[in-house]
Amino acid sequence: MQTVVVHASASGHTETLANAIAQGAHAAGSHVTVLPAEQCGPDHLVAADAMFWGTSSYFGGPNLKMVHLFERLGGIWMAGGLQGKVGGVFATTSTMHGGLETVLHTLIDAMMHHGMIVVPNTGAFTPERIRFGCPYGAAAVVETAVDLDMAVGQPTPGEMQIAYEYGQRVVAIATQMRSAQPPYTAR
Ligand SMILES: Cc1cc2nc3c(=O)[nH]c(=O)nc-3n(C[C@H](O)[C@H](O)[C@H](O)COP(=O)(O)O)c2cc1C
Repeated sequence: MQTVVVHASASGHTETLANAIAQGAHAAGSHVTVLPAEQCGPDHLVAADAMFWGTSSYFGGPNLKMVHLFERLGGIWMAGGLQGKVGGVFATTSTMHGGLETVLHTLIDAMMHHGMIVVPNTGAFTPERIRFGCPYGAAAVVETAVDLDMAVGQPTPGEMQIAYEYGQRVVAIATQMRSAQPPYTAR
């Protein structure tokens, strides 16, 4: 099982969340590669069984590093290179209502255009999930300097725990799909 966790991160908030996801994916039995979006190409994604895409929210949309990755995926989109792969998404903002859900949906939409199977991040209500949970993916609201997009905070332990569990969940589903008889084929 190969998992790639791609993060488009400027000051490290989203990268921190990516690392929690990666730890969960590893604990679920996958080999995991964490890649900045600017170092990720189509081949990394085609080689993976499962993947996560994450970005910071810029006005409710993905940042340019993620957009530039999308620009490089036209070929595998037309070839169906990601068809049937299992995916999850994650995002950070600096404010509670600063676009987390819209940016997560943008990433989900892109995965669906590639024919991927997107895994939700809904779980039984715990105090952490009531406070930090998001059904669309892993998420964190991280304090940021007002005058500069500097990292001044970190995702909370609750956000990191939910991200870790999401990493486990997506790999568990990808593992089940890979071992399904007959093997799942979308094409
Ligand atoms: C150009 C720009 C636009 C942003 N727009 C928003 C926004 O609309 N709402 C919000 O809550 N945070 C916004 N942010 C803050 C980032 O989403 C937030 O700091 C994020 O955690 C940064 O993560 P990163 O270090 O992984 O890039 C913006 C930051 C920048 C630089």
